[in-house]
Amino acid sequence: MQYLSTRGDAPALGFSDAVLAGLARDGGLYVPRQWPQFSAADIRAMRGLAYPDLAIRVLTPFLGGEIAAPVFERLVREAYATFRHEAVCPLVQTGKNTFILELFHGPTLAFKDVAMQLLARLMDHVLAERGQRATIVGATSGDTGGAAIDAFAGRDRTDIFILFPHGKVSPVQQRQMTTSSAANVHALSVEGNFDDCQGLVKDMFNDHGFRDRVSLSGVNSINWARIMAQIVYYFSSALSLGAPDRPVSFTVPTGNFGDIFAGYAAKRMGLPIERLIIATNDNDILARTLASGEYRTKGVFATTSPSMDIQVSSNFERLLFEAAGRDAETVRRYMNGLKQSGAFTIEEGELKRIRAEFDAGRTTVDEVAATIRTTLENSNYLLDPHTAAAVRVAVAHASGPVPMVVLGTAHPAKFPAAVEAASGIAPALPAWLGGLMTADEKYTILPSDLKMVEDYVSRHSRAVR
Ligand SMILES: Cc1ncc(COP(=O)(O)O)c(C=O)c1O
Ligand SMILES: N[C@@H](CCOP(=O)(O)O)C(=O)O
Repeated sequence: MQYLSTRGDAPALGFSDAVLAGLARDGGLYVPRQWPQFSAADIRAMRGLAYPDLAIRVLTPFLGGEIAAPVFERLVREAYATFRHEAVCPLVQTGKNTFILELFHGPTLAFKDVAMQLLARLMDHVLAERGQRATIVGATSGDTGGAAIDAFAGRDRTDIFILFPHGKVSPVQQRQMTTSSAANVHALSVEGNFDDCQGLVKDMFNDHGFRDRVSLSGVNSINWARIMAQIVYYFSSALSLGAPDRPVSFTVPTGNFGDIFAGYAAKRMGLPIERLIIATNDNDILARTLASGEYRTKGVFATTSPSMDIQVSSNFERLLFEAAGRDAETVRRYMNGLKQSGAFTIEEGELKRIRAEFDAGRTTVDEVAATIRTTLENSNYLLDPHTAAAVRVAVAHASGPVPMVVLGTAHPAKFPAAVEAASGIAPALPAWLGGLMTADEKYTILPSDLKMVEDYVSRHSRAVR
């Protein structure tokens, strides 16, 4: 299997190189040259598999034979042994035909663990085989950072630098990034918002001198392996609900568009998905884009679902590439428009293809709070604000007999203030995170300035050539 850049000006790479590269050298994102295909019979044969076995079955075609089967099996089993639920990603029924796919039973209580625990092991394996080190940079609006730090802490071949927006993540999220005692972990509190952090990370990748000097790798969902690992839970939940003999719809709380793009990938691989519904908070660029065809950035609003406080939605580029019939020239034109004027307009045919698969809806902070309250009253289920945004949108899009699965992306204890204000219940952290709120914090505050961030990374990475 080879991986192509959405911008068409970087060499196609094999799996291991694509994992280490993160962002393509032309600024694009890697996608597989073709989507692996599973027939209805193949999918039927997946019924009853334990989550790690399903992951091995679904993901092996993406590896292109580059990771030996026994090694990959070991990495997958180790990754999912870190989860605290036997099913890894259990499905819980909350309404007549509505289900929450709980993705928060990993070490940092958010869906990011599902991919990050595997990605860290894959990277370590490839680096060890090659006798190399890497510098990892990542941007976070709160959850990616903690998951990445947990997964990479103490690994000898990588130094990890996580950029988070100063004062804009929840206290639990911040402490998951700042209380690691591992020498290879660097938490950087950047004076800006998430889009500034993500912009800095992309600028570091596009500064080829710096990129090569520090052997840069990325762990945001720009990295194909992140999306790849997230495909598996679409299969596991759809199988539980009768796939391939019964279609399923998904509503996904969306920010960087990685999680829902994994659902699109699952559909392209043969999983019978009826609709993919994008749920946003007040930062509704994706809902506006689907309605108008114009992708136009505006200021970022702080909400009670901070991990979705995003305007520049990285993985939308992967969808544009697909909708444009994999025409990299079109993607380059759109991305130039975004860079120059903060906007671009999607052509009619492409918009039609996107609307054929996706719907979108937005929610306000008040609606999120009301949804937390009513779901507790009606279903005795305590939602986190991100999942609540999706539940609200799902209700508006539920259609007849097709089961609706809402992706439960975080545990409510990550956002206790918002959850308590909405429901009167202060969700407690699980016992194994008991010391988190009293541990010493260690982080560095930096301005949103490329040179200063690069200088910090260069001085602290052991991968510098
Ligand atoms: C809890 C939570 N929900 C939803 C999202 C949105 O996911 P994505 O960026 O993959 O669209 C994020 C951040 O990415 C998150 O941390
Ligand atoms: N919401 C995310 C933002 C980064 O998303 P990613 O999936 O591209 O890593 C976060 O919690 O950091």
